[in-house]
Amino acid sequence: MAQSVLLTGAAGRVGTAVLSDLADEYEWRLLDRDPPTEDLPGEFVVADITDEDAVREAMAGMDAVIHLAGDPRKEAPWSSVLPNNIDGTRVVYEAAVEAGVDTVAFASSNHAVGHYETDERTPEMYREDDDFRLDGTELPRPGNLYGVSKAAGELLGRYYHDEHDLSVACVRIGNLTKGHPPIDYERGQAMWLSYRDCAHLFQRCIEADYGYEIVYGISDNDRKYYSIERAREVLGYEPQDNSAEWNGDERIA
Ligand SMILES: NC(=O)C1=CN([C@@H]2O[C@H](COP(=O)(O)OP(=O)(O)OC[C@H]3O[C@@H](n4cnc5c(N)ncnc54)[C@H](O)[C@@H]3O)[C@@H](O)[C@H]2O)C=CC1
Ligand SMILES: O=C1O[C@H](COP(=O)(O)O)[C@@H](O)[C@H](O)[C@H]1O
Repeated sequence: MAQSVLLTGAAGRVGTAVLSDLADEYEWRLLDRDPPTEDLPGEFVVADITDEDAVREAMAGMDAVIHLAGDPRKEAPWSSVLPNNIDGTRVVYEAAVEAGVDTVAFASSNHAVGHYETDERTPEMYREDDDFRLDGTELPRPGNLYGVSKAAGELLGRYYHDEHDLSVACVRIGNLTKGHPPIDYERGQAMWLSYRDCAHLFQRCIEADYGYEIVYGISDNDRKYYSIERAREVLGYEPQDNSAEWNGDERIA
């Protein structure tokens, strides 16, 4: 069971979702290249994940890592995703292995599989009565260079698992939106991830026993084209939210 956790990208949106429910659950070491603008739990390390020495130092004594730091923009250029998302992720895995960390949960993205959303399948696949599902066993089909960088992060995890026995969970996060699902956006509603389901899923990633996994990070939405069965079975993910329970910003169920 994890006690001390390194959270990279802690100052961002996903980091905020994770800490909003799990602040008191672990001994946190938070890392971000931007200093925090509010009071956060644990120790805060201001560092860039491409700085091998700084990441090695931050990793010392940790049981688990939730690795979120990176450029999250779907239009991010290669000049940014190469250092921040690919090389930075390699540095994190490498330091985790060196420090004897058990588990790394990696923030991958729906954009690693964006090109499954073909003209023939859309918009029907975003709707409740469509049974098309991606389940994490399919090959990546990135929709942009950002998606390529996330697929590369998954592949690096595969290598560090096979070569060094690191447990790695790659979470293909859908659309994290605070409070309510995205409004007037069918695709976003199909892959909505609520803040509390996000925190719970990452907690399951650092608590469950597994080798290497790719799972989808969405709430239990009636509309969905990502299966959450693997996350349920292997990680014990039990999401509480469903975008169908909302009409705009009003909860209706
Ligand atoms: N928000 C979402 O719906 C989704 C997010 N993701 C992934 O989740 C992760 C977090 O995303 P968000 O919180 O939304 O983004 P964000 O931009 O709010 O947070 C990312 C954090 O990482 C930090 N960071 C970026 N590059 C860094 C580096 N080289 N060294 C140290 N810190 C660095 C930034 O300062 C920022 O605080 C990203 O890897 C993103 O690709 C994936 C799918 C959906
Ligand atoms: O990977 C990410 O995906 C989400 C959702 O994608 P979108 O195409 O619906 O915008 C995006 O909001 C987030 O910034 C990105 O990191």
